[in-house]
Amino acid sequence: MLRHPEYQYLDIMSHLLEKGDRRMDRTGEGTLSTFGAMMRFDLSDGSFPAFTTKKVFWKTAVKEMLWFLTGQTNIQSLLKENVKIWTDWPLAAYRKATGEEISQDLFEKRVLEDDAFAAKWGDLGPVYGKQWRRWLDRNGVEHDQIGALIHSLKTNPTSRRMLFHAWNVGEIDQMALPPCHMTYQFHVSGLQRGSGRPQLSMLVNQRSCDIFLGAPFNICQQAALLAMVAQQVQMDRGELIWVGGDTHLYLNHLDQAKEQLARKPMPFPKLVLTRQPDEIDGYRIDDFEVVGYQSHDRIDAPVAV
Ligand SMILES: Nc1nc(=O)c2c([nH]1)NC[C@@H]1CN(c3ccc(C(=O)N[C@@H](CCC(=O)O)C(=O)O)cc3)CN21
Ligand SMILES: O=c1ccn([C@H]2C[C@H](O)[C@@H](COP(=O)(O)O)O2)c(=O)[nH]1
Repeated sequence: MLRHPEYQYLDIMSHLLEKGDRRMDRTGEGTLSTFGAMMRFDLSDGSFPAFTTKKVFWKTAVKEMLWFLTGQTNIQSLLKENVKIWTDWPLAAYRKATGEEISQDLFEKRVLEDDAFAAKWGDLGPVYGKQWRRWLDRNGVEHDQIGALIHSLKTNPTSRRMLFHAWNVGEIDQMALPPCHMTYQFHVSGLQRGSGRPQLSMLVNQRSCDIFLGAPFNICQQAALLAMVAQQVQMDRGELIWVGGDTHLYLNHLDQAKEQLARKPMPFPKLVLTRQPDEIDGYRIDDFEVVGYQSHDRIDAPVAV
């Protein structure tokens, strides 16, 4: 019997617990860290790698991906979708600038209800969405990297230059957080097979990975992206390959990680796209049907800001 692919994730987690380099980090929490990790998921049978050893809020993760794809960078549109995972950063900036000890709930309410407040305090700067859809070059020209990628997949699918990148060096200091998942590179196989559709694979390079909170989100949103792009260019889903740079377990997640490692994975669910929008940024969360997702209970953990 083949080992369940989720063990690639659990193995990284147990490696961190046993052999991770204990160190201080930017957030002050401290981590156990390793450098260079890989996971590969074969998605050709429709599998959706929402991990099963804890409940993953895959809709939240996919909504974040849809937000990236539309090029938005303000948390107001995320909050409208009830996604609160990015609030901590603008909230910390607001508290620091004003000295006001506003609660998260109240801050979110103001961002939602007051567009001027949202414009001033809810924007994360030129993060993922901006770089993916409107990378500004030195001549003031904006580049739609996602549009270019789809064009290349349709017209020149053997290209080795099919990628988009978020690490825009000149704008990093304006971002709430520099990009963690940086490059997305695409590869098409089976073009000369004669019958059947070609297979699209995607390799993600993530420079920094919070293994307990970040990775489960990142993996399922990346699988969703691969499915969307494949649908747009009429290809089958191939492999999702994930490569991590500094891959770490925060020291305040150790008990949670041990609890998760004691659990046995269940079969992955399947992802069905119920509609084919005309454009890559036309997807809505209701277009994602995840069939047969079974998991162990959720495990709560604090996010390091
Ligand atoms: N330290 C850190 N880890 C991250 O994973 C991370 C950042 N910072 N900063 C930017 C984004 C925000 N991300 C986050 C933030 C919070 C959760 C989180 O709290 N997840 C919980 C609850 C999710 C929910 O209720 O919808 C979880 O159990 O997965 C996940 C990803 C991923 N990224
Ligand atoms: O999609 C994401 C976004 C962020 N993370 C994690 C990785 C790190 O723990 C922090 C970012 O801190 P840096 O000091 O900028 O590396 O957020 C993630 O895992 N996935």
